[in-house]
Amino acid sequence: MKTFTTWAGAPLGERGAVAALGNFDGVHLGHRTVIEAARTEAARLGVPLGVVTFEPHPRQHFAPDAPPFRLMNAEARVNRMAKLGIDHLYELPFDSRLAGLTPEAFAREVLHEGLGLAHVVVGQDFRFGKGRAGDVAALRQFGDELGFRVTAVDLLENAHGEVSSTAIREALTDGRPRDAAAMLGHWHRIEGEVLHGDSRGHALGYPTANMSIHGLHRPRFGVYAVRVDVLSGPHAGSHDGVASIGVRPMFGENVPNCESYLFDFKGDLYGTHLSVALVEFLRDEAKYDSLNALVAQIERDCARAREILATEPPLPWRP
Ligand SMILES: Cc1cc2nc3c(=O)[nH]c(=O)nc-3n(C[C@H](O)[C@H](O)[C@H](O)COP(=O)(O)O)c2cc1C
Ligand SMILES: Nc1ncnc2c1ncn2[C@@H]1O[C@H](COP(=O)(O)OP(=O)(O)O)[C@@H](O)[C@H]1O
Repeated sequence: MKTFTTWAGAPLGERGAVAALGNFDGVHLGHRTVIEAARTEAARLGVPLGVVTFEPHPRQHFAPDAPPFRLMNAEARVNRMAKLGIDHLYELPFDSRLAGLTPEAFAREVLHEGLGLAHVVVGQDFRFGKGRAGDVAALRQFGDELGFRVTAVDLLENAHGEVSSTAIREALTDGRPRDAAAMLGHWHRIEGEVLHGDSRGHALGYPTANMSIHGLHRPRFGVYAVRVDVLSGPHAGSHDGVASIGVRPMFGENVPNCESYLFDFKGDLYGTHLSVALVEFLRDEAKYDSLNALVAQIERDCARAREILATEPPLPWRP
């Protein structure tokens, strides 16, 4: 996969791709139908398969102080796109210049002159350009004028309605990771580097690999049964475990994070990359009367998580 971080003039040999267009936060099943439609078209034409996306997410640009909402960070999205076999990832900087382009200017300067796309695939509800003024009909019209084709894919629905990043966020806020997974087509994952914490875990008998959730949508705070993939280093592999996501009320006000205890594992994980898949919500985080009471509760959490994970079939996607 080749990543482009500017839309100013893709080189001649790299023009002519078919690209799916959108933010693709979470890369859920609806996003996948858009990407698969682009794949079919790219194969038919024998040209590269592209994805055009934005970094930061446009909502972060317009409302930088709004609560964190992203289902995945930029790095996790890049990794997912590589897994999906995307040839060209256009990760366009969403700044005031891009935000200020009219729909016509976006189609002409970015899609046509800049990236030289042959064909663009979007979802039916796609909006673009300054003030979100452009819709699918406008995109088709510009495509006709400029010489690129447009496919608009119907929005994917499940039993509860449209599959959307918003519905996935709601499921996670409620502590329903299985509902989120049904829309994602894979477990919701928190990905990142293992950071140093306060070294309490070892003392409690439950060392935890700590990860930041800064900038990410906050799932319901509490304890989860998890599948953890260690992505780098000598311990690379898959482990069952429990994770505590939240502010650790036992230990006073803390910056929220994600701490995972891996079953039947001993070793140093600092600096390695983890992907923590949320399988089932077990309980809210709480303040106990004593550390002994917390440890007893953690023991029960582990027993329940082991039971749940023992019968859990893997979902299709692994990192
Ligand atoms: C399964 C599990 C459940 C936990 N539940 C709570 C909890 O209910 N309340 C809380 O304050 N901390 C909870 N913790 C977090 C521990 O307090 C945390 O692991 C400990 O503070 C270690 O911190 P450190 O990694 O920074 O050393 C839990 C941890 C685990 C592994
Ligand atoms: N079973 C395990 N699960 C998670 N981390 C483990 C495990 N065994 C050893 N570790 C290591 O211990 C570290 C966590 O220890 P802990 O005492 O909680 O300290 P801190 O919170 O300061 O990192 C992890 O980052 C990892 O390197």
